[in-house]
Amino acid sequence: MKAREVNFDGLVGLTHHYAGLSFGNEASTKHRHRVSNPKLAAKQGLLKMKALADAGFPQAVIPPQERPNVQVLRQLGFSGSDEQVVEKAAAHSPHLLSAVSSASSMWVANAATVCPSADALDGRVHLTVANLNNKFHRAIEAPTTEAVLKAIFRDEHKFAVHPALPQVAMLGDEGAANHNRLGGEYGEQGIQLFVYGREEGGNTAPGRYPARQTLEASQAVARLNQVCPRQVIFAQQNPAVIDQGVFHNDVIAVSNRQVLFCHEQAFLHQQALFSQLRARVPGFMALEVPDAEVSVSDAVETYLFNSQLLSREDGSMVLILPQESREHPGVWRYLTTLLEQDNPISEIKVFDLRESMSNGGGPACLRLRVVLTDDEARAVNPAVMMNDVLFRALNDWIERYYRDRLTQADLADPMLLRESREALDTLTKMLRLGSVYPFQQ
Ligand SMILES: NCCC[C@H](NC(=O)CCC(=O)O)C(=O)O
Repeated sequence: MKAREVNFDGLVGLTHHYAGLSFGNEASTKHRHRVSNPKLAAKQGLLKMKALADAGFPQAVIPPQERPNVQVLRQLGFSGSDEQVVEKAAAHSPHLLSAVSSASSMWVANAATVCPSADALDGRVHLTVANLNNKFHRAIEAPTTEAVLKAIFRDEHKFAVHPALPQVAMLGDEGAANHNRLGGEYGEQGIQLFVYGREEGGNTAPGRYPARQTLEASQAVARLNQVCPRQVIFAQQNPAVIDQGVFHNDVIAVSNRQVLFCHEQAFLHQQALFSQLRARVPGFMALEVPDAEVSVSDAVETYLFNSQLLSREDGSMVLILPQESREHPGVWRYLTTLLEQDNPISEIKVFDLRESMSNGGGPACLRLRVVLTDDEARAVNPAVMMNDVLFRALNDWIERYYRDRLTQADLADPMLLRESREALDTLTKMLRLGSVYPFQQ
């Protein structure tokens, strides 16, 4: 059946700030306590969505979450009015308040793992919410992610949204950032490549930085998503690159249809994996970047592989890159030759996503890919689809509610809590989501 890939991008939230919360993500550590600009961050993301929608790529938006997360602070024993809860948390631990205020839900590649209906045993589109167990500030995203996805993918005959796996390290799951789907047309059966960082009890794991995804989690997600077992491959990420800052597979690899674009050190036993893919994906093409041309550290710094690879109707592909890749002479030289070589990539588009990049989130982190048939696309909540009207409405909404400067100290401001809730209440009406946030219950 004919299907298209729809990119759902996360909208940056009002509390976007730099807290150094993600050990193993070098950008997060490096920019800790830098002053952020939430308004600029949200606009940078929105401009990417609009540009891709204008270029003919179906595009939708996923709203941010309620932050600070007062509900979680109450779970940790802070009490009183909502304002007092925030005030007490700020006095007790600014770091804790940062964690419950993180706008990290913007990186929706970590929201869920998606299985298109063509691959699912029951013929529905499946989405399993990621538990993001490795980081406290991210693990608290799961319940609202589930509510939001259910408000977008409502029709249970066509969509199944599964809650996150149990919150334990053995089942650490980071969603689509560790998942690739390879194949021919989007609507045909594809091969799903689940990439994990460690196996419980296994002896091949990184030593310096955490491996966030486990094999056990990937296997459970494949089961929940009802991926036809013949179409699944589990592969381990190279632990040596996790130790160099590749905290998700999408920092070192990106795939689209028959193409896998990755660094030569991305996977453990990489050549064996390629042989499997060659045998199972018709026309499989690996665009493997040698370390001599782009080092792992350059890849981490420029997010060359945290790109989006999008198909045009004629089969050619566009590579969507962050500004940092253009500014790096070696990486840009490599990209220039990539364009000249015999492969489907015929164009490069560059976006300024600096606010998100400074926390380790590039173009690919900001989007969740959902392959949908026309029929399924019609069943998606239409209010989240990007077009001129929604773009203008969101732009005005950001202009009205967002601050252009935020530090950790500002998170204690009770006005920020009020501004955020008022803004999100307006947004849920705009996107016709109903009541998805705890403060709306
Ligand atoms: N896919 C990109 C995810 C980036 C995200 N960064 C953060 O959460 C940084 C937040 C901070 O440090 O303020 C992470 O590491 O999970």
